[in-house]
Amino acid sequence: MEGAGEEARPVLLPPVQELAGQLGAAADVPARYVARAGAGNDDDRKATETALVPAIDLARLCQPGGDGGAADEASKLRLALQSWGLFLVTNHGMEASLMDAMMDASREFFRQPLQERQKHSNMIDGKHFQIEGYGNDWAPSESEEQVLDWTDRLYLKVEPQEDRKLDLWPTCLRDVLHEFTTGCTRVKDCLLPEMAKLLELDDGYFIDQFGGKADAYARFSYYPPCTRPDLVFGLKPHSDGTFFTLLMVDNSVGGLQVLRDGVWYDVPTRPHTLLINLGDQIEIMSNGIFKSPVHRVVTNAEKERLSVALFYSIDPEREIQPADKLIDENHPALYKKVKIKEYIAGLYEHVARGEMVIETAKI
Ligand SMILES: O=C(O)CCC(=O)C(=O)O
Ligand SMILES: [Fe+2]
Repeated sequence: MEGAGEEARPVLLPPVQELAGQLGAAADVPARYVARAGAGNDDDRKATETALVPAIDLARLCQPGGDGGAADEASKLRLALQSWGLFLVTNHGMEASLMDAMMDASREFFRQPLQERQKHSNMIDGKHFQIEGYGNDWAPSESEEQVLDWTDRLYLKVEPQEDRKLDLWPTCLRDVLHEFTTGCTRVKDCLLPEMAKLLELDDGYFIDQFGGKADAYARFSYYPPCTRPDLVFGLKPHSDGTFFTLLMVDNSVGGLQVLRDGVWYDVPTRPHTLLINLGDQIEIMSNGIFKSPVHRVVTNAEKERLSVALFYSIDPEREIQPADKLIDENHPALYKKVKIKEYIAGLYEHVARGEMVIETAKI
């Protein structure tokens, strides 16, 4: 970070999309995008195995009365939450046509000329960074220290609805994003009681923890092809600072990988399923029983890739800690109390430095 009293100066960077377009096949990738060796980043980005993450049938899991296979789905879900921290969701109630429309609309946005995309910029007057909008992630200074990701993104707050900054929402995706968010929030609302039950907490435990001012952000990520996928990251290794993240990934181009026991695995894609990725908030509240997995995105030499993520978080003004019921003399608290707002602020700084913010919450 910058010296005391000096505000971190954001940097206006060209979109990676334009950079990728200018690079010839033989050109060097700019140094700021090349991950340094030695920090666990010096592999060739190739995973040899695919993660066997289970697919959970949401309608079966959440059916009233809990018979007809709900117990089978719940036990699959428990295993997924304790091991990968990832699972696929089928039968989630969202129309395939809505999911396709969301993907098409985000593709349409990134295909627009730069001038159009920049009408939604995350840099106010080219100087001040705001979280929402189109552009790169926060790059706090000109320092060469921070390795940049090979991605551009559009980041929008979708909940609470009254906080939406609709002027930042491109018209091509405005209506469909509203529908898509409604579908994802329904999935979230079905899952929260099921996850609480798996920990033998009250059904409403996580719903109460979320609070009335919980927020959700949508992130549309565009990963241009890169001539040297072995040198860069679409997204550096990180865990999400959320409660959980709902992801819709490109059906045809993989790239998401998850770390387990020191080994990187490819995360499978399946048309019209959602992928749910647990975040640090549920790891803390479950006292580490559920895992917030470290994951990364690798790039592709030929193909662009798109993903749409919905980040669900507890009310930023609240504090979280491991649930009382999960703590006793044999199971001491493994995490400190953290204020969501401060945790998320710390997340941006840690990600910029290539570090994991969850380490700061561990006792
Ligand atoms: O693009 C993806 O598949 C994953 C995105 C992701 O991990 C994130 O935005 O936090
Ligand atoms: Fe992530």
